[in-house]
Amino acid sequence: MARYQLIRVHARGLGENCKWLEMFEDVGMVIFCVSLSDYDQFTVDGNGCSSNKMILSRKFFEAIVTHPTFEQMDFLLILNKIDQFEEKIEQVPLTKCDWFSDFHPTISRSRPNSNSNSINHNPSLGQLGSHYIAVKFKRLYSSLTGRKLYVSVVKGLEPGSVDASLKYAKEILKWSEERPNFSSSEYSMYSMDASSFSH
Ligand SMILES: Nc1nc2c(ncn2[C@@H]2O[C@H](COP(=O)(O)OP(=O)(O)OP(=O)(O)O)[C@@H](O)[C@H]2O)c(=O)[nH]1
Repeated sequence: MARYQLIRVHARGLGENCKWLEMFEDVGMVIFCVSLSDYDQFTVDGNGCSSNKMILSRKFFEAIVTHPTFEQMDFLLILNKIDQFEEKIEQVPLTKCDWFSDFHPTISRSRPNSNSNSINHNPSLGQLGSHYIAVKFKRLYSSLTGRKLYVSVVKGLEPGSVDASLKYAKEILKWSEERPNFSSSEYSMYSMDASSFSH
């Protein structure tokens, strides 16, 4: 039976003498959670320095995925708060975050709905934006590890959405148990597609 344990950590805890990471030696997978609606949020540190929260999440993500403790481990990125994001992106451009400065989608005049679960040929701005962010993280992860990042878009206040994401995590664990031991170069042939999303 899968066992979940939520441990809240802070990027500052990843300093050189970080001992607590050794606690994670029997972990099967890392679930890394990022709030989609953080792209226009800023936080001020003790020195009065203001930083974009999405950029801080990216830095933390980079530190975790390249940490030796998590080498060869599967990562599932949860992009949370899709509901807030879908509303926000209609008002606040995604380019507000420097990392997303090349987001210039072509939007059809007839956008039928903004439901993130719907599959249609006229995706909403929210769908385009969340997909774009997922691909940003996937490319970053692939460039750092040569591996494939799994992504799940979630509405954290809906238990069903969280359950679906955890179910996806279980499936990934199952695949990785069944996966033959490819060398990393062979495996990377399968790594760059942007298709492994769970919605
Ligand atoms: N609308 C919406 N609210 C959410 C979602 N997930 C969490 N929240 C709410 O967001 C608020 C803050 O939650 P978190 O972002 O998890 O908390 P946090 O990490 O302490 O927040 P910060 O450190 O300030 O970013 C709480 O009131 C949650 O109920 C979501 O998917 N959609």
